[in-house]
Amino acid sequence: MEGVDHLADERKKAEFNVEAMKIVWAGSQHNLEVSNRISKLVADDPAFRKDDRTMLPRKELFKNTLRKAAYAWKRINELRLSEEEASKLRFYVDETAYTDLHWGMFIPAIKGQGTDEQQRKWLPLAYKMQIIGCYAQTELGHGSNVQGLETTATFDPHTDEFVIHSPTLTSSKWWPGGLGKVSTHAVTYARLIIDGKDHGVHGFIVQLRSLEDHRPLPGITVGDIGMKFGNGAYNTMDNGVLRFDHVRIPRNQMLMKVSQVTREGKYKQSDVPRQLVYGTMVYVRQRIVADASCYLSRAVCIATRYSAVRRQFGSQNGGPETQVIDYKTQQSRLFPLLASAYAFRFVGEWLEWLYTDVMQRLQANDFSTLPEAHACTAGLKSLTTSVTADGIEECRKLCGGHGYLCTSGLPELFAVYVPACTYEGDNIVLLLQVARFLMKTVSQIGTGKQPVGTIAYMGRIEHLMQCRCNVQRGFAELSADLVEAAVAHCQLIVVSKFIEKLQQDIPGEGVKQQLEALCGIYYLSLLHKHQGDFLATSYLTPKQSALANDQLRALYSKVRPNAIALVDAFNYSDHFLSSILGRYDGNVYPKLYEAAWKDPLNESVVPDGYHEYVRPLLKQQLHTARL
Ligand SMILES: CCCCCCCC/C=C\CCCCCCCC(=O)SCCNC(=O)CCNC(=O)[C@H](O)C(C)(C)COP(=O)(O)OP(=O)(O)OC[C@H]1O[C@@H](n2cnc3c(N)ncnc32)[C@H](O)[C@@H]1OP(=O)(O)O
Ligand SMILES: Cc1cc2nc3c(=O)[nH]c(=O)nc-3n(C[C@H](O)[C@H](O)[C@H](O)COP(=O)(O)OP(=O)(O)OC[C@H]3O[C@@H](n4cnc5c(N)ncnc54)[C@H](O)[C@@H]3O)c2cc1C
Repeated sequence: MEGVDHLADERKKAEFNVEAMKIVWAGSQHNLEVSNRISKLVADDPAFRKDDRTMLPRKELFKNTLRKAAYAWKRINELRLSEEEASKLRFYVDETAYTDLHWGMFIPAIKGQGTDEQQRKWLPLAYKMQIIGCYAQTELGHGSNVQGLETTATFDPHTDEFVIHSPTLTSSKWWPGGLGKVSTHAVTYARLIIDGKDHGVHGFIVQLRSLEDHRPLPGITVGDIGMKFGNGAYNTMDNGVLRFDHVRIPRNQMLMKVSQVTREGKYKQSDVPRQLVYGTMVYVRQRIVADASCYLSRAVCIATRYSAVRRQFGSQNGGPETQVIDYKTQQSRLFPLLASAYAFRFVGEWLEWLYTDVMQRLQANDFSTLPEAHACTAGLKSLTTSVTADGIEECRKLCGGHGYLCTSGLPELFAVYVPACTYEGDNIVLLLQVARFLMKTVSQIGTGKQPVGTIAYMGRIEHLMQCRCNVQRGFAELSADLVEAAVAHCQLIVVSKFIEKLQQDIPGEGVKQQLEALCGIYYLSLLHKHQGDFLATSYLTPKQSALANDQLRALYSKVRPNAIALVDAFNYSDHFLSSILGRYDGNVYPKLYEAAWKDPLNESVVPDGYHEYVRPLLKQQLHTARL
């Protein structure tokens, strides 16, 4: 019934202060306040309706996204929202759009790789959205291998310009979000050629479309690359294709913080690591980790609430059937994902600190922690997106048949999320970067260089160095094993950051105890999953392994009465979750039934096509039957 909380009994079981846990999840009282205010602003505004997305044809869907982005911008300015509030508003609008790349990559690229003068020129235009930018790096032929990019930027000393050109089909820019139909400018990555010498990949600001009539400028061929996975989902984004035919730009549109080209055509590489040209990717990878905890927690919230509502089997003498959340199999699939959502939240907080720390050090030309920052952002982006993508799919399965309905919110959540395993760096390619970092650390042990930070533990494998094995030779051969070692290294970071979080002062009755239980579930479920490795290396005895499994089951029982309260702490509105299975009030069946009749297919009792295609069959079968 309307207005009844079907999960009230579950909420009464909570053994901790949910309001306090909301602050832990939000990160601070301030963050919680802003989240509540902006989430309500979006949820209460019919302009941000999103329950129709999976039913719109692409052109309508896309135009609707443009409308929402423009309306959001209007509201941001009307209400004079801060950058923090504006970012929250885009988050709660929950629709991938060109604005993600304008705010999330184009502006950070200029801030990270542009000189002060270039920032003064371009950032005000971008902040006022008087230009709209994208990040055009990936090409049809190369995405992972950035050093393999083919687009060229050839310096012309006669005119003090770069000539941007797409020499081959495979050099066509391909995938950049916002490029297909909207962006007026791009930060474009191309090979810098001066006097026939190739200086490698650098970033350039290139205008793509007229600011008067939005038509592509001379020499520019640009369009959308077509439909992507799933209905609605990422098709609200215009991922584009772009070709340059000898497009000329002024020399001062090469991003020159990391390296410069003088008027005379002299190339100057500041004494900074060339990899700073990759800085925007590092920035986005650390944001994607926090974003993973948001997506995973949404799926877990839906699956947990529905698991408490759903009853199947187990009725005694006509009494109620068993809540599926009480089955140990359901708990063993669901609670590690609940624990992972919290774990990723906390490692995301730490990674943001690490990134900020590295950026401050760079200001002082201290590059000492750059390798660790690269390894951590690459590895944690890979780990958290893989677990989250698989976790959303597991949450769909945890909801049985109804999880497959669009009104569950899970199919679209999965379709929108899964490219995160690929964009901003294919997850295996990134893990290989971590593996390279680990092997380099191993090769330096014994030279007196003690590992610090997240690899400090490797200082204890001194014995390995007696073999003086040649790490380079075996890398390719053992890369699959090294990727597993990289995952284990990242898991160690996640677990250690969860434990460090628990060592902080965490207010609220029962809150720390719940987090301790979730932390236990996180590492014990990992131990369980990989117990073969621990047993094979004698890090665990069979008895210890059995004890760990017993403790894991005990923790499931400890979390069970708190499960609903633990997902309530994510503080997601029904609008944001956009899921009948995940409704706060648990009023699932009536709402599922109500929603079915709203499907356009039910606008007519007899479907279009009956008379042309079904009736003749029936007639024919009747005729055959008479024979
Ligand atoms: C945007 C919104 C943000 C919000 C997020 C939350 C919301 C999200 C929701 C909705 C928006 C959706 C947003 C979608 C966005 C998608 C956008 C894109 O996809 S943009 C394209 C991404 N492309 C890649 O990531 C290519 C991956 N490839 C690479 O990064 C490189 O090619 C790499 C690292 C694989 C190889 O680079 P090498 O060939 O230059 O380097 P090597 O030879 O392997 O290594 C040389 C040395 O450089 C170091 N190195 C490499 N990369 C480094 C780095 N980044 N920083 C520091 N050092 C690095 C290495 O550790 C190595 O060090 P030693 O020599 O061993 O000491
Ligand atoms: C939704 C979406 C949005 C995107 N947005 C943008 C954007 O805004 N801007 C932009 O520039 N790009 C964007 N991209 C492109 C994205 O960054 C690339 O697709 C990504 O970096 C992967 O590169 P790739 O496609 O070349 O994959 P590939 O590298 O071709 O991967 C194919 C397979 O090869 C394997 N592989 C590759 N190299 C190695 C190796 N050395 N060792 C072992 N295995 C290897 C991979 O693991 C994978 O299994 C987007 C992509 C998607 C899907």
